[in-house]
Amino acid sequence: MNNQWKRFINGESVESEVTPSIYRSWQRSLKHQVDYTLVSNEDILTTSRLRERRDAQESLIRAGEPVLPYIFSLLGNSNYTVLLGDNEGYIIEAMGDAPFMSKAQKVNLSPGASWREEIRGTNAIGTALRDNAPISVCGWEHFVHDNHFLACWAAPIQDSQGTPLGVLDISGEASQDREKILAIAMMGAGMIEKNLRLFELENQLKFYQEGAKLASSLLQQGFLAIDHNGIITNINTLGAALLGLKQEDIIGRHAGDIFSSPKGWMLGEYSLNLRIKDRAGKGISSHLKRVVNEAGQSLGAVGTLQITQESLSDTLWIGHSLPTQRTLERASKVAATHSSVLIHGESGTGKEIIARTIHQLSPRCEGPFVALNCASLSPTLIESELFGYVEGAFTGARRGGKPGKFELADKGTIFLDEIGDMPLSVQVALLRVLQEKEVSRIGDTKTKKINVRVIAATHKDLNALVEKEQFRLDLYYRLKVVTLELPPLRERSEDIKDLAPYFIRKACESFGSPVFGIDEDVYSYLLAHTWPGNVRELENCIESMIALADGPMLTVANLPDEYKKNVLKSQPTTETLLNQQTKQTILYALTQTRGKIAPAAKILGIGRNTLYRKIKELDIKF
Ligand SMILES: Nc1ncnc2c1ncn2[C@@H]1O[C@H](COP(=O)(O)OP(=O)(O)OP(=O)(O)O)[C@@H](O)[C@H]1O
Repeated sequence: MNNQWKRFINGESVESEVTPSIYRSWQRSLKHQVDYTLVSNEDILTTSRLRERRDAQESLIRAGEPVLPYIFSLLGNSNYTVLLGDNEGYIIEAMGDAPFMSKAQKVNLSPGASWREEIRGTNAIGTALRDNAPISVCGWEHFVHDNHFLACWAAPIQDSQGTPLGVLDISGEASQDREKILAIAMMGAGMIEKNLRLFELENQLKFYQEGAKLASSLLQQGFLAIDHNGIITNINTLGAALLGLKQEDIIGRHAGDIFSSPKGWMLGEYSLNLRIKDRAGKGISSHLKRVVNEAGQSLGAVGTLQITQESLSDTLWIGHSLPTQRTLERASKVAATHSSVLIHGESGTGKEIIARTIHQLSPRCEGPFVALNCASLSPTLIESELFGYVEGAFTGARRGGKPGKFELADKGTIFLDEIGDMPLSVQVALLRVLQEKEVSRIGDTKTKKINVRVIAATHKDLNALVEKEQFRLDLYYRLKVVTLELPPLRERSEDIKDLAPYFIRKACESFGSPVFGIDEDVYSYLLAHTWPGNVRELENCIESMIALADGPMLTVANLPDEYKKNVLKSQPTTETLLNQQTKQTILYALTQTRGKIAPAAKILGIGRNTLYRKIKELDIKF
């Protein structure tokens, strides 16, 4: 019944019979002299003007893009059109049922037309915008008679301050379920509002990120940001320079791929001091602070990178060869556990260094690292060193007694070097301490609980010692929960190019002399040597070269004769030189691909089978 509308037009009072918002809108429509008999053709944009308007409302359209089809699908996809209007009531987007849309077009309910209340009288789009509130305008509630076939529901789309940015309208044939459809329109408007806020946040984030980038580039320190997956999201130029890499080669990579430290540290606790080394052994430390959200979940970490002053005296592992990388990877995995570790390797391969590395990378890193060489001491001395004694325990015992290494290593790590040389009597006592997790000093009746991780090392074959009953089987099993094999230097000669410059720096630092350079020719001798004394021998060799040096460079002339003689005696044939070169190249490719054959073959430009054959022929271990 459109009686109320007719009576209103005829000047009768119908206020109590019509929804207040509709009545107020009718009155405004009269005031604006809207012609209720005619569909107005006013304020309809040309195609190019509509394009301009849509361009200006790009984010509103983008925010509505997924919402309009969703709302349309909720309506059962028929006899409706879903419209998006801007803040001046211009329809800028429409989707709907084709027959209904062509009917709607006849009254200009289509893109390009403005449905401001001042022009088209009471209607859902214009009145929702005017009142900044959701509204349904059905049938005769429209001010213009020709619009009476329509039923429309609209809700304003507001910014966070409540200012209308646009309007979402659903129009269909009159006589529909009014409340339900108004709720759908309101939900659609809400979804668009959420999308708009998201865009705003994205823009803000971009703005902050650019600001952070600029600020970090101005910092006098290296700056590093890592997300919760361990991916490096930002590093400033200084930070990249400290690592000897370009920013673009770092950002986007996993931190574990860039730093020689183990991957584990990235995934767990971020607030730690990280020590890493570059190829020349320069120490770089990083303090990373974890960033968490309100729920306490980790978002990542940010921190600084700087060269550490104490770098050389506090050295971790030097060397980048593939066997070394393998060893370090295993060491870092072991570090995260509390298991006992047994390190096996020839003398001078760096067993103590790797033990220290495990300690430093472990959760016990803040605790002490206490080392004891079991080979150099008599049985009684080892016992008193390990377990300590009380005053008067034996003749010559110190006044006040002395704590043993186990006590000193509490909450940390004890490193028992040359464990194969430990006398059987001490082995029994050691086993007891490991089982009971408590020590008593010699001459004492009291015991003390201790929390110590044991890392033992030997160059001997403990299995053979067990067979000869020189080593206790039960102790052997207790120690070798995890074993780590340190390859001799001749099997990782690539490390020489990392170690030699490091030892030069170390020696020059202790001599207080300027740092020497090293002639490339020297390496062909160093690489050909078999290094029975391993890294320790290399260090000694470098020290004697420095002592003999007479210029700023270490040259072949400074090499001790034994190294020259050895090399000269077994002057490599062209074939061995070629093989060595090939071996190095293959090892290099395998290092790049972390031991993966197919990609390494690709780098080398050879087939996979050829690479397998070469690895076998040249006895390449990786
Ligand atoms: N990868 C390395 N990086 C830096 N220095 C190393 C490395 N490996 C060994 N060294 C140095 O070589 C020397 C020997 O190392 P270490 O004492 O750890 O060897 P080891 O295997 O325990 O020897 P031994 O069995 O004779 O006790 C030390 O001066 C150590 O600093």
